[in-house]
Amino acid sequence: QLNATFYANSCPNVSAIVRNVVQQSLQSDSRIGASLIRLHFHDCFVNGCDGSILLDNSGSIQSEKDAAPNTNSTRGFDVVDNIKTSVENSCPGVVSCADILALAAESSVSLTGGPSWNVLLGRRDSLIANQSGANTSIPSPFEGLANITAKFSAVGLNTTDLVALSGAHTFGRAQCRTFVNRLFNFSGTGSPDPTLNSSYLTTLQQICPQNGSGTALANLDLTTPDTFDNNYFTNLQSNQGLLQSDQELFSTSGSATVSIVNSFSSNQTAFFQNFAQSMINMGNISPLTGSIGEIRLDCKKVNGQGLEIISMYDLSRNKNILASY
Ligand code: HEM
Ligand SMILES: [Ca+2]
Ligand SMILES: [Ca+2]
Repeated sequence: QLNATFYANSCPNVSAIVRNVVQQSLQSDSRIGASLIRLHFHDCFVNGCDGSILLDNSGSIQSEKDAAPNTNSTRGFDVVDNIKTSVENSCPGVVSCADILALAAESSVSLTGGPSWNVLLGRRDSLIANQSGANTSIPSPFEGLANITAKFSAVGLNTTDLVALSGAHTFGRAQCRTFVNRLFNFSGTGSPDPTLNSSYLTTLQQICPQNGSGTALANLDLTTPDTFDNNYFTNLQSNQGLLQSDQELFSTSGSATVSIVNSFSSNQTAFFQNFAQSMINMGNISPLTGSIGEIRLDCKKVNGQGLEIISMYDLSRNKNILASY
């Protein structure tokens, strides 16, 4: 239902406009590409790719930004707003925020060394957010391969998609609180996770001391932290995956994920091809199309919220008042 030429007449340069803003942002923040693709992932897993993650609290909307996987973690919302402003300047009222996230994800990958692909477009923006859905549907790094596989399957993504898309951890950062459970007392054993390379363990223990704040950052890919390549998979083969959920893809014996990790590690082209296809698959999760939803003017709020000022008669005070809604 989505298609690559959706804006061919209404906004022919939209891809280049998005790409330019992402490129500018990367110059001052080498992490921003990683942050932007993660927003698309966290959007698509909750009510589909409908821009729901971008809505702020207001009225009946309980923002997904306050859900556990997102709070004090997701970033890049300001850059999404900059992209939206730039797109609105050329094509007012035409391009959805959900499509902007999909385009920004592709730019983020292709500008940092990864593959490019034709982004399918035509998504519309939600009128609601689903905070509780964000708490339950987005995978946690602690929950184990079987549960994570089930969460991917719940949105129509298979094991190859899981391994390929996990390869997005080839760039970006994670806070100590998301992996410190592996460093000192793993699962109550009193010892670190045995699937952690010992010198990598020492490095991570220095970044994340016991009883530290938990917000210090480590690179998800220790070898090429800002480059989109297949080193993530090579790292897993040497027990240098950062998150428990990363390392389990390779260290769960008998799992179908192991041979996929091995093939992506030995063949970057195969990884790139599968990654692009899996991004298209993820981008196809339950989009709003046709006349459902809307094209938001401001990605942070539903149209008509806090924008209009009306005059109305206040019965109790016997006069006209101005009200905004
Ligand atoms: C397979 C299940 C996944 C789990 C359990 C997971 C978990 C996490 C966690 C815990 C972080 C660190 C957050 C923080 O410390 O604030 C993170 C970061 C990140 N994730 Fe995932 N993730 C998964 C899949 C994905 C997918 C499918 C993508 C994209 C296609 C993705 C892209 C990223 C990126 C790029 C970052 C770094 C963001 C930044 O630096 O701002 N992840 N992920
Ligand atoms: Ca969504
Ligand atoms: Ca890398």
